[in-house]
Amino acid sequence: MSDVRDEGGQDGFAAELWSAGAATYDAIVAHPFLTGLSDGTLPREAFAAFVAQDSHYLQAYARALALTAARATDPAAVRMFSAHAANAIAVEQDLHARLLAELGLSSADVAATPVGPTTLAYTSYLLAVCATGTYAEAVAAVLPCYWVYRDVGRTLLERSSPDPVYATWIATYASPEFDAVVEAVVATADALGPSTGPAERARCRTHFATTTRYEWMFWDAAWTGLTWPV
Ligand SMILES: Cc1ncc(CO)c(N)n1
Repeated sequence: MSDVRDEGGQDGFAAELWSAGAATYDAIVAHPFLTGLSDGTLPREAFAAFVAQDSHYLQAYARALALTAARATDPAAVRMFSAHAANAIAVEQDLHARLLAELGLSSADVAATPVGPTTLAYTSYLLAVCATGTYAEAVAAVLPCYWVYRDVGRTLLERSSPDPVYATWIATYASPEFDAVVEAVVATADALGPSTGPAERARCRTHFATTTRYEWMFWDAAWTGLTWPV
Protein backbone atom coordinates (compact mmCIF):
# COMPACT_ATOMS: atom_id res chain seq x y z
CA MET A 1 0.00 0.00 0.00
CA SER A 2 1.71 3.19 -1.08
CA ASP A 3 1.91 6.14 1.26
CA VAL A 4 -0.16 9.07 0.05
CA ARG A 5 -0.49 10.94 3.31
CA ASP A 6 -0.52 14.68 3.07
CA GLU A 7 1.24 16.46 5.88
CA GLY A 8 -0.10 19.91 5.08
CA GLY A 9 2.13 22.97 5.21
CA GLN A 10 5.85 22.33 5.49
CA ASP A 11 6.76 24.12 8.69
CA GLY A 12 3.39 25.06 10.14
CA PHE A 13 1.75 24.11 13.41
CA ALA A 14 -0.33 21.40 11.69
CA ALA A 15 2.83 19.70 10.41
CA GLU A 16 4.32 19.90 13.93
CA LEU A 17 1.20 18.16 15.26
CA TRP A 18 1.28 15.55 12.49
CA SER A 19 4.83 14.58 13.51
CA ALA A 20 3.45 13.66 16.94
CA GLY A 21 1.10 11.08 15.35
CA ALA A 22 3.06 10.02 12.24
CA ALA A 23 4.31 6.67 13.61
CA THR A 24 0.78 5.81 14.75
CA TYR A 25 -0.59 6.72 11.32
CA ASP A 26 1.84 4.22 9.76
CA ALA A 27 0.48 1.56 12.14
CA ILE A 28 -3.11 2.52 11.21
CA VAL A 29 -2.69 1.98 7.45
CA ALA A 30 -0.98 -1.37 8.13
CA HIS A 31 -3.75 -2.58 10.48
CA PRO A 32 -5.57 -5.73 9.27
CA PHE A 33 -8.95 -3.96 9.63
CA LEU A 34 -7.85 -1.43 6.99
CA THR A 35 -5.98 -3.81 4.70
CA GLY A 36 -9.06 -6.06 4.98
CA LEU A 37 -11.35 -3.20 3.92
CA SER A 38 -9.45 -2.68 0.69
CA ASP A 39 -8.83 -6.34 -0.18
CA GLY A 40 -12.38 -7.30 0.81
CA THR A 41 -11.29 -9.89 3.42
CA LEU A 42 -12.59 -7.89 6.41
CA PRO A 43 -15.41 -9.93 7.99
CA ARG A 44 -18.77 -8.14 7.72
CA GLU A 45 -19.29 -8.64 11.49
CA ALA A 46 -16.16 -6.59 12.21
CA PHE A 47 -17.35 -3.79 9.90
CA ALA A 48 -20.83 -3.86 11.50
CA ALA A 49 -19.20 -3.59 14.94
CA PHE A 50 -17.23 -0.60 13.70
CA VAL A 51 -20.30 1.15 12.23
CA ALA A 52 -22.31 0.59 15.42
CA GLN A 53 -19.54 2.06 17.60
CA ASP A 54 -19.01 4.86 15.07
CA SER A 55 -22.68 5.87 15.48
CA HIS A 56 -22.06 6.33 19.19
CA TYR A 57 -18.76 8.05 18.47
CA LEU A 58 -20.21 10.57 16.00
CA GLN A 59 -22.82 11.77 18.48
CA ALA A 60 -20.07 12.66 20.99
CA TYR A 61 -17.77 13.97 18.25
CA ALA A 62 -20.51 16.41 17.16
CA ARG A 63 -20.65 17.73 20.73
CA ALA A 64 -16.84 18.04 20.86
CA LEU A 65 -16.94 20.06 17.63
CA ALA A 66 -19.71 22.28 19.04
CA LEU A 67 -17.50 22.93 22.09
CA THR A 68 -14.58 23.75 19.77
CA ALA A 69 -16.85 26.16 17.85
CA ALA A 70 -17.84 27.85 21.11
CA ARG A 71 -14.17 28.46 22.04
CA ALA A 72 -13.22 29.94 18.65
CA THR A 73 -13.19 33.75 18.42
CA ASP A 74 -12.72 34.05 14.66
CA PRO A 75 -16.27 34.09 13.16
CA ALA A 76 -15.16 31.93 10.21
CA ALA A 77 -13.92 29.25 12.63
CA VAL A 78 -17.11 29.43 14.75
CA ARG A 79 -19.11 28.88 11.60
CA MET A 80 -16.87 26.11 10.30
CA PHE A 81 -16.82 23.98 13.47
CA SER A 82 -20.57 24.50 14.00
CA ALA A 83 -21.23 23.30 10.45
CA HIS A 84 -18.98 20.28 11.02
CA ALA A 85 -20.84 19.48 14.26
CA ALA A 86 -24.12 19.48 12.35
CA ASN A 87 -22.55 17.42 9.57
CA ALA A 88 -21.27 14.76 11.98
CA ILE A 89 -24.89 14.13 12.99
CA ALA A 90 -25.93 14.08 9.32
CA VAL A 91 -23.22 11.48 8.52
CA GLU A 92 -24.36 9.44 11.47
CA GLN A 93 -27.87 9.45 10.08
CA ASP A 94 -27.28 9.24 6.31
CA LEU A 95 -24.08 7.27 5.67
CA HIS A 96 -24.70 4.92 8.53
CA ALA A 97 -28.34 4.38 7.58
CA ARG A 98 -27.18 3.26 4.13
CA LEU A 99 -24.35 1.11 5.47
CA LEU A 100 -26.52 -0.43 8.17
CA ALA A 101 -29.25 -1.33 5.67
CA GLU A 102 -26.67 -3.10 3.51
CA LEU A 103 -25.31 -4.87 6.59
CA GLY A 104 -28.81 -5.97 7.59
CA LEU A 105 -28.89 -3.92 10.79
CA SER A 106 -31.44 -1.37 11.99
CA SER A 107 -30.84 1.83 13.91
CA ALA A 108 -32.60 0.14 16.83
CA ASP A 109 -29.92 -2.62 16.72
CA VAL A 110 -27.23 0.07 16.90
CA ALA A 111 -28.94 1.94 19.72
CA ALA A 112 -29.15 -1.34 21.62
CA THR A 113 -25.39 -1.96 21.16
CA PRO A 114 -23.58 -0.79 24.32
CA VAL A 115 -20.96 1.93 23.93
CA GLY A 116 -17.68 -0.05 23.96
CA PRO A 117 -14.66 0.60 26.18
CA THR A 118 -12.55 2.21 23.44
CA THR A 119 -15.44 4.36 22.19
CA LEU A 120 -16.09 5.60 25.71
CA ALA A 121 -12.40 6.28 26.40
CA TYR A 122 -11.92 8.13 23.10
CA THR A 123 -15.08 10.24 23.32
CA SER A 124 -14.50 11.03 27.00
CA TYR A 125 -11.00 12.28 26.20
CA LEU A 126 -12.25 14.40 23.28
CA LEU A 127 -15.05 15.94 25.33
CA ALA A 128 -12.75 16.61 28.31
CA VAL A 129 -10.10 18.39 26.21
CA CYS A 130 -12.67 20.37 24.22
CA ALA A 131 -14.53 21.37 27.41
CA THR A 132 -11.56 22.22 29.64
CA GLY A 133 -8.56 22.87 27.35
CA THR A 134 -7.76 26.00 25.39
CA TYR A 135 -9.10 26.57 21.88
CA ALA A 136 -5.78 25.41 20.35
CA GLU A 137 -5.90 22.26 22.49
CA ALA A 138 -9.45 21.55 21.29
CA VAL A 139 -8.39 21.96 17.65
CA ALA A 140 -5.37 19.67 18.20
CA ALA A 141 -7.57 17.00 19.82
CA VAL A 142 -10.17 16.91 17.01
CA LEU A 143 -7.70 17.31 14.11
CA PRO A 144 -6.74 13.60 13.77
CA CYS A 145 -10.43 12.66 13.37
CA TYR A 146 -10.46 14.62 10.14
CA TRP A 147 -6.93 14.18 8.92
CA VAL A 148 -6.48 10.47 9.57
CA TYR A 149 -9.79 9.63 7.83
CA ARG A 150 -8.95 11.76 4.80
CA ASP A 151 -5.52 10.17 4.40
CA VAL A 152 -6.88 6.67 5.05
CA GLY A 153 -9.62 7.33 2.46
CA ARG A 154 -7.03 8.39 -0.11
CA THR A 155 -4.75 5.45 0.58
CA LEU A 156 -7.57 2.90 0.39
CA LEU A 157 -9.10 4.50 -2.73
CA GLU A 158 -5.99 3.54 -4.68
CA ARG A 159 -7.24 -0.04 -4.49
CA SER A 160 -10.85 0.66 -3.48
CA SER A 161 -12.55 -2.60 -2.49
CA PRO A 162 -14.20 -5.56 -4.17
CA ASP A 163 -16.90 -5.25 -1.50
CA PRO A 164 -19.44 -2.55 -2.52
CA VAL A 165 -20.28 -1.70 1.09
CA TYR A 166 -16.62 -1.09 1.91
CA ALA A 167 -16.18 0.83 -1.36
CA THR A 168 -19.02 3.19 -0.32
CA TRP A 169 -17.30 3.90 2.98
CA ILE A 170 -13.90 4.46 1.31
CA ALA A 171 -15.38 6.82 -1.31
CA THR A 172 -16.95 9.03 1.38
CA TYR A 173 -13.65 9.80 3.06
CA ALA A 174 -11.68 9.96 -0.20
CA SER A 175 -14.12 12.51 -1.69
CA PRO A 176 -13.08 16.03 -2.78
CA GLU A 177 -15.78 17.40 -0.41
CA PHE A 178 -14.18 15.76 2.62
CA ASP A 179 -10.72 16.83 1.42
CA ALA A 180 -11.87 20.50 1.35
CA VAL A 181 -13.21 20.15 4.90
CA VAL A 182 -9.90 18.73 6.13
CA GLU A 183 -7.81 21.36 4.34
CA ALA A 184 -9.87 24.11 6.03
CA VAL A 185 -9.25 22.62 9.49
CA VAL A 186 -5.52 22.13 8.79
CA ALA A 187 -5.35 25.82 7.74
CA THR A 188 -7.17 26.80 10.95
CA ALA A 189 -4.60 24.85 12.99
CA ASP A 190 -1.73 26.51 11.10
CA ALA A 191 -3.23 29.94 11.81
CA LEU A 192 -3.14 29.18 15.56
CA GLY A 193 0.58 28.38 15.58
CA PRO A 194 2.04 31.88 16.01
CA SER A 195 -0.20 32.71 19.01
CA THR A 196 0.39 29.40 20.81
CA GLY A 197 3.25 29.34 23.35
CA PRO A 198 5.65 26.41 23.98
CA ALA A 199 3.81 24.84 26.95
CA GLU A 200 0.46 24.95 25.19
CA ARG A 201 2.03 23.59 21.98
CA ALA A 202 3.40 20.65 23.96
CA ARG A 203 -0.10 19.93 25.32
CA CYS A 204 -1.45 20.17 21.77
CA ARG A 205 1.09 17.61 20.51
CA THR A 206 0.09 15.27 23.33
CA HIS A 207 -3.61 15.59 22.45
CA PHE A 208 -2.91 14.99 18.76
CA ALA A 209 -0.75 11.93 19.54
CA THR A 210 -3.40 10.59 21.93
CA THR A 211 -6.42 10.94 19.65
CA THR A 212 -4.40 9.44 16.76
CA ARG A 213 -3.72 6.46 19.05
CA TYR A 214 -7.43 6.24 19.83
CA GLU A 215 -8.13 6.14 16.07
CA TRP A 216 -5.89 3.04 15.83
CA MET A 217 -7.55 1.56 18.92
CA PHE A 218 -11.04 2.24 17.50
CA TRP A 219 -10.37 0.07 14.45
CA ASP A 220 -8.56 -2.50 16.54
CA ALA A 221 -11.52 -2.80 18.94
CA ALA A 222 -13.83 -3.63 16.00
CA TRP A 223 -11.22 -6.07 14.63
CA THR A 224 -10.75 -7.98 17.89
CA GLY A 225 -14.41 -7.69 18.96
CA LEU A 226 -13.46 -5.93 22.19
CA THR A 227 -16.24 -5.65 24.76
CA TRP A 228 -16.30 -4.85 28.47
CA PRO A 229 -14.39 -7.58 30.38
CA VAL A 230 -16.92 -7.69 33.20
C1 LIG B 1 -13.72 7.04 15.06
C2 LIG B 1 -13.89 8.03 13.96
N1 LIG B 1 -12.95 8.97 13.78
C3 LIG B 1 -13.08 9.89 12.80
C4 LIG B 1 -14.19 9.87 11.96
C5 LIG B 1 -14.30 10.87 10.84
O1 LIG B 1 -15.35 11.72 11.03
C6 LIG B 1 -15.16 8.88 12.20
N2 LIG B 1 -16.28 8.80 11.44
N3 LIG B 1 -14.99 7.98 13.19
